[in-house]
Amino acid sequence: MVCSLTTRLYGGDLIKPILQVALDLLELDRAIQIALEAADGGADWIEAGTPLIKSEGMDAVRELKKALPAKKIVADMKTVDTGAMEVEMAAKAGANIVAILASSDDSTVHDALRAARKYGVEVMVDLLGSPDPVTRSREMEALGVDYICVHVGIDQQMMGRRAIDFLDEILGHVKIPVAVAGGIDAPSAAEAIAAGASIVIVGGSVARSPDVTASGRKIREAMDRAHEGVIRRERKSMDEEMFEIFREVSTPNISDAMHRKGAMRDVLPINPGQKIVGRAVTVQTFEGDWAKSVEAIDLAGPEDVIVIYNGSRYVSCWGGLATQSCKIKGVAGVVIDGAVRDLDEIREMGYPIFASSITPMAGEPKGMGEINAEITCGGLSVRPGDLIVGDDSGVVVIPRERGYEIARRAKEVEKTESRLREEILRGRTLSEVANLKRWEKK
Ligand SMILES: O=C(CO)[C@H](O)[C@H](O)COP(=O)(O)O
Repeated sequence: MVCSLTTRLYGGDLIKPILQVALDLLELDRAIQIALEAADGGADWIEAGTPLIKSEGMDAVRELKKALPAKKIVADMKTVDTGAMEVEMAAKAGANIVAILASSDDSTVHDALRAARKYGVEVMVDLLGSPDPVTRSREMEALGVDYICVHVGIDQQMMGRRAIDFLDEILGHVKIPVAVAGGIDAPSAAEAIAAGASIVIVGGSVARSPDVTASGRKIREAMDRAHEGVIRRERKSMDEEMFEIFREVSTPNISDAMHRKGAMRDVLPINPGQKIVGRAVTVQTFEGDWAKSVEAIDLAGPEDVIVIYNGSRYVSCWGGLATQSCKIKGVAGVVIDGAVRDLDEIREMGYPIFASSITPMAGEPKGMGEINAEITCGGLSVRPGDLIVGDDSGVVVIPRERGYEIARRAKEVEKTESRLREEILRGRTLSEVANLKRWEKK
């Protein structure tokens, strides 16, 4: 679909679309630095994100206002009760706009608006989690709120939801300016403006980028060029997206995303420098028997990883000929809780194998065990179809029903690390950047 339109009428003025950068961090000093860089990149409004407010209180708003007095400061309070009290405290700290939740009771919205009028601030209502966003946005407009925010929260994004998908629905129903938030990057910012949004709220794509100014500028430019016409991108399937992300992120990113779990014990790359991503074809076999391991090659394809429990560190269930056969079939890789042999051949083939030991001695093809039943490998339970990712740090197993979610969360871990790495390169130590002492469990 080709759309055009970059400007919206509100308050009687023709305005340029607004870029709001959300600071969803825990540390105020880092947030201020990122806000300054975002302002250089073209951010019009700066948002004290909810995590920042929870971590630093109203000082987050105070200090952002002090650092950037000419910018509008948005306090993302996500208020659901005591509307007046929360609007008053944010306004007195220097906020120009206070964000409350549309799912709050009307009494909360009314009182938030009374306080907003008294203290000269505006109210943005966030549709996050609203069961009927169209009706609620109409009701909010009737109550007199200043902005509606179409928002898919960070956890919802991890399940595949996108704000852009229900933006159109809301735009047709309200006349007040509509903001859009939730995983927005440069292409989706342009799509949102072309569809008719007035405000684009961007968090991670800017605030967790190593070059905040350049990322902000890229989004700003995409928004400003949206009137030239925007082709709405076809969405990839969730499986495609998931595989693409797993190929980009590392196994430590994935394990962090799984709350620091999911890694196999004592199963390591025997041919370092190779990465595997695929769905498990599981093999249960027994010490001295390699028949089922090899038979599994006939069932596996390019998006599969053969995962074998053999259990013996002293008799191989895999070697050079099996590897050759796998390679020709295009199977993504092999993971063995057990031993492997013919390392020289495997290295020459450049084929990814992860195993727990190496020995020249092979067993016999006896045919015990089974293929595609649940197994234990590297101390973890692996079911057919679970996602397997291996790299030089080891092998992780992602339960099949959480594959997409964990891929998205691992990508967020990677983004956060890329910003932290940048701050370390600028001269701070890791414990300073992570503020370790402050966050030790008390
Ligand atoms: O309010 C928020 C989460 O509740 C975020 O600030 C908002 O979703 C924007 O961040 P991102 O672009 O990373 O999704």
